[in-house]
Amino acid sequence: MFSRDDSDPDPITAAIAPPHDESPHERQIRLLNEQTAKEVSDGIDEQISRERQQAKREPKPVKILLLGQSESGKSTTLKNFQLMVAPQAFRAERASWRAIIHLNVIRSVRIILDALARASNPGELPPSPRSSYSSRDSIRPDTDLMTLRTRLLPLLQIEDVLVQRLANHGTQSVPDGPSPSDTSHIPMTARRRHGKEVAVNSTVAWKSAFMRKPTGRESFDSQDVVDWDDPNDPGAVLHARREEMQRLWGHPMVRTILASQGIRLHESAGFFLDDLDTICAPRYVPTDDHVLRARLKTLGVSEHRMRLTDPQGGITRQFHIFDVGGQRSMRPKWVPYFDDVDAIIFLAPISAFDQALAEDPRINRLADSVELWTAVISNKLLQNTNVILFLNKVDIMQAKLTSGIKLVEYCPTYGRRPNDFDSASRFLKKQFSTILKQSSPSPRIFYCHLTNVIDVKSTTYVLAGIKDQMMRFNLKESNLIL
Ligand SMILES: Nc1nc2c(ncn2[C@@H]2O[C@H](COP(=O)(O)OP(=O)(O)OP(=O)(O)O)[C@@H](O)[C@H]2O)c(=O)[nH]1
Ligand SMILES: [Mg+2]
Repeated sequence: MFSRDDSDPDPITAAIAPPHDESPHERQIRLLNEQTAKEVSDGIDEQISRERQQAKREPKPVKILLLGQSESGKSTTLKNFQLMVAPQAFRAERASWRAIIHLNVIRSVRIILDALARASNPGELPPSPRSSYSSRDSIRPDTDLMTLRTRLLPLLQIEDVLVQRLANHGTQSVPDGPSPSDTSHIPMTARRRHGKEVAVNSTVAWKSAFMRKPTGRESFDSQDVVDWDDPNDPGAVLHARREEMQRLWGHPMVRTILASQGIRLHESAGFFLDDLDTICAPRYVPTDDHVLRARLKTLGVSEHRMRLTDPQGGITRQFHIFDVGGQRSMRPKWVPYFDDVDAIIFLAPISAFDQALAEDPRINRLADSVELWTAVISNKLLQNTNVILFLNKVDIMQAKLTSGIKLVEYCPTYGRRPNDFDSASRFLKKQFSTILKQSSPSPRIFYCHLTNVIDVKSTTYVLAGIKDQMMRFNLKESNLIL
């Protein structure tokens, strides 16, 4: 056993003690160094203490939930927030969105090729649920069109390559149609015929699948975001097939066949066939507008954190924005996020008044939005939460009404009102507002915007207004947003 005399210094004290033979000059230098070190250390302590105090003073993050049915525009609204807050980070992700746009283009081509196959062999597949199409009305594609079809079929292989690449990074192919069951046992061509839409699992960093590896020469030049040396990049194939795709889309018989099967590609999510010149050009990089129009379905719930500053730059607050998957099977996943939420942006795509849900063709999409709105508004967990309604896709709504599609045919209570946008939007606004008055557990203010969230300018204006008000007020106490 060791024993230690108490008069001996302990090993640490001994280690830091000045040397016995220290000269007066060395002592002066040592004391000066100790003094400097102490000042640095005190400075750090003060900084930590200041930051702790500031963290205590800073209000808790503002929590916003984006809700609405599938394809209502939730992820697009999130993209607008990201573009508003951090445009450079948003633009750095264009390479990933370029791949999604390629997928969107090929998906549109596939829809046309499938429609041609149905038209050439009317008995083969059941009619589209959204049309009154029957084999008796079918228009048979001519030889020229069927040759074009054959020449474009290999394009569909790119879809599989892209989907596979995304699948390795957390995306899934989910069927568009009513049967959500596993389709992996169905042969590939049949799976294509059944239709599938690529969906992103929100918890996974799928964007890294297409991000360029850092080169050390980072810049914000639009060309720098894409890995042009990637041998699997589908840009070259799309470029080579551009004219054939244009001929297909421009073919009058294609329009007639699509119309006869109730398919309105123009209005569908991720429609880019009018932009083939740009998208299939060599070294194409998407614009902000293209990124907003790109369609990638969301699975699950994803949280996005951003720091927002008021217009004067005085106040900064942390915002946590939650984007959810909107299809029916996803909705039970929303509930855990209802706790302690400051505001909900609820998106109802009013242009969908004449459409059925992809996941259940028996249900009208506008009726589904109304039902969902009623459920959100009457939910007790959300009774203190401010709800802001976006009656979205007004651009498509306007085009539909102008083209002669009658709201009253899908919504008999619309009655004899004029079939124009002003009248229709006023009517729908009133419907949603009445539900709010009748179903809300406690009185609420009705905040409603007519939106087209692929239009950056008008959407930024609306979102900036929401942001500014939320920064200024403690929403829970003041109950003020706009
Ligand atoms: N024309 C037009 N297109 C829109 C509008 N809002 C969204 N879109 C497009 O509609 C598609 C669907 O939008 P998303 O934001 O992906 O829909 P979502 O609500 O996130 O859908 P899920 O993820 O399936 O729940 C995308 O291609 C968007 O670009 C709009 O106001 N007008
Ligand atoms: Mg989404």
